[in-house]
Amino acid sequence: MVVQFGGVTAVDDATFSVEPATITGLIGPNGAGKTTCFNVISGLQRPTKGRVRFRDQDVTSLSVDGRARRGMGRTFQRLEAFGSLSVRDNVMVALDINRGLRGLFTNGRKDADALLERVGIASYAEERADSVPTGTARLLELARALACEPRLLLLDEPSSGLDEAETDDFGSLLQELAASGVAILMVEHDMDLVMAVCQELHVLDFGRIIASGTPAAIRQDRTVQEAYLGYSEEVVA
Ligand SMILES: Nc1ncnc2c1ncn2[C@@H]1O[C@H](COP(=O)(O)OP(=O)(O)OP(=O)(O)O)[C@@H](O)[C@H]1O
Repeated sequence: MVVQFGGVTAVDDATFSVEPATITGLIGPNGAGKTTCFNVISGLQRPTKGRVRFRDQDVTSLSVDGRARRGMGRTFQRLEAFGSLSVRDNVMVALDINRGLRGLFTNGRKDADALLERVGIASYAEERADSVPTGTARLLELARALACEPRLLLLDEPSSGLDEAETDDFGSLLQELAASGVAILMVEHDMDLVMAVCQELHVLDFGRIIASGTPAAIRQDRTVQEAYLGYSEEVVA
């Protein structure tokens, strides 16, 4: 894909794929084009050139909702839950949106509680979403994304605002989801998390993919080391 904003080329011919049952990381310095790639994949941004293929179909012209109905779920860097609703109601709304009329024949409350259980925040079900700690709010975002029964889960900075223990738990949860067959693509600055849970990494720099491979291979990659030097040395430490 290529994405240009006026004179700025945010994504410059980046091509990559994400496999089922795998956690893939999209990493790179600030402004490298990661969020723009995400927006193109999820349908928020039209590419200037290029296509998005999902489950053997070209979805480039589909809306965000159309892609969600086909099984593409996403979370945002900024928390997006409805603050005045309870944690449970937030998940029920996400289920309703995804199910449409089909929702009339399902038990939204029971299914919402099952999703809250799955991500480990069932005890917060009755709390207002804007009153829960950041770690819980991140997990609520994940539960809302899971409401569309995603085959592909796009996570934008999922660990931001989490402490070390919460990040570890979050990583284990992602591994469980991937083991159940979900393809996960995440943009993440926490290199410990990325290196621990991803099987495949793509490194973006100035909109281009400069390296792809396993975390171990990426650590050793000279181009990556050079691109990151001056940004963050610990990335390749
Ligand atoms: N809507 C927009 N209009 C103009 N330029 C934009 C727009 N969105 C992004 N850009 C530019 O495109 C480039 C890539 O931005 P993008 O947000 O995709 O990078 P990123 O890798 O996600 O960065 P970060 O890690 O800081 O979130 C940057 O130079 C940014 O300023």
